Amino acid sequence: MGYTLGIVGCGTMGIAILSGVLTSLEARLSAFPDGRHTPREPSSGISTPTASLFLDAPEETLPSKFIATVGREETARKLRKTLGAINESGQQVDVRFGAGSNVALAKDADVIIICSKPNVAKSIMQEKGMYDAVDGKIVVSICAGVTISQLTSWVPETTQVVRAMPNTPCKIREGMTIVTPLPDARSRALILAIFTSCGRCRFLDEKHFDACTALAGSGPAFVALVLEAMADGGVMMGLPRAEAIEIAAQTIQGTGRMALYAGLHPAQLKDTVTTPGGCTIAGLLTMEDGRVRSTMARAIQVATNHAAGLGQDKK
Ligand SMILES: NC(=O)C1=CN([C@@H]2O[C@H](COP(=O)(O)OP(=O)(O)OC[C@H]3O[C@@H](n4cnc5c(N)ncnc54)[C@H](OP(=O)(O)O)[C@@H]3O)[C@@H](O)[C@H]2O)C=CC1
Ligand SMILES: O=C(O)[C@@H]1CCC=N1
Repeated sequence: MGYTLGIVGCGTMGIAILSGVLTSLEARLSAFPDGRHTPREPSSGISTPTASLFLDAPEETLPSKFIATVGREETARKLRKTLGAINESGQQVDVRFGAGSNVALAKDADVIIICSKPNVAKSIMQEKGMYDAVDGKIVVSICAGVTISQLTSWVPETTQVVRAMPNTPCKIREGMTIVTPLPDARSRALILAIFTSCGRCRFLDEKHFDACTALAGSGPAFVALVLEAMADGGVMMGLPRAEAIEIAAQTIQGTGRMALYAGLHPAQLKDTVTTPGGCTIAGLLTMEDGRVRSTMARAIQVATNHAAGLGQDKK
């Protein structure tokens, strides 16, 4: 049972996606050790309300074999150690590199996720033998700026092409992944199973992908900057660094979860904290003076416009 999942260009994001998938498989194995389908708490892995632990996923949507490629031997050596560490479920990840390894992966895999840098994707997809190797397969690209139209021009008509935009929190199964719509029900189920095991996943039309790249893909960097700045403020006022980071990080997580799970609008979240004449409004007005709100919004605008140019041939 199961199918083979191939990760082409298994760097930061490839590892994040594999980590989510492998942790979920491990949790499913520990929940159903003898094949009984009576869900119980997984003994390991990070259980979150957003991510599915494959507990209810039909068997045929679960990958059972894994292949990953990288560019250099040194990276392959490190990756074997990393994947060994995140892979306690006995699943083997076959790490390959060098000439012909991407095409061999495409031949052996059923679902192929292209996780290389955007400017490398074209040369990988045009490697000798790749066209035939991906025939009839599902090819998912997470490459910023690489369009469905480019991808379809590199593969046969029988290949299903999907764009996905995940983010680094996939590694701890708290990711946000946006996927382009898939007409085929089986492919949709496979792709949903993969990305819901890494966090939250939703379908959106390709026209939104550059904005999603900025908001979800780049988002963790923007939030980390806010986190660091809030912690710096705490340190300035005498808090120890580690405690300041913990307090800021949990505050960001808690506020995000209130927006997601209590259904509160950001303005409501802000207003309920803001006592008339209190310290919160004093801080908020300072932020408005510093144009933090428009600076953050413009950062998404600039990143969106920049994302559109990635993966395109330089003129
Ligand atoms: N980083 C992020 O937060 C996000 C990134 N993305 C997208 O994901 C993609 C990957 O980004 P990221 O993971 O950060 O990049 P990394 O540089 O971490 O990973 C790229 C991987 O590709 C490998 N590689 C290079 N050349 C080849 C080749 N010819 N064949 C096979 N593998 C090769 C590299 O191996 P080696 O090092 O040995 O060369 C490396 O392992 C990008 O397209 C980016 O737009 C999307 C969302 C979020
Ligand atoms: O910075 C980048 O180009 C990639 C895409 C989204 C996140 N990192």
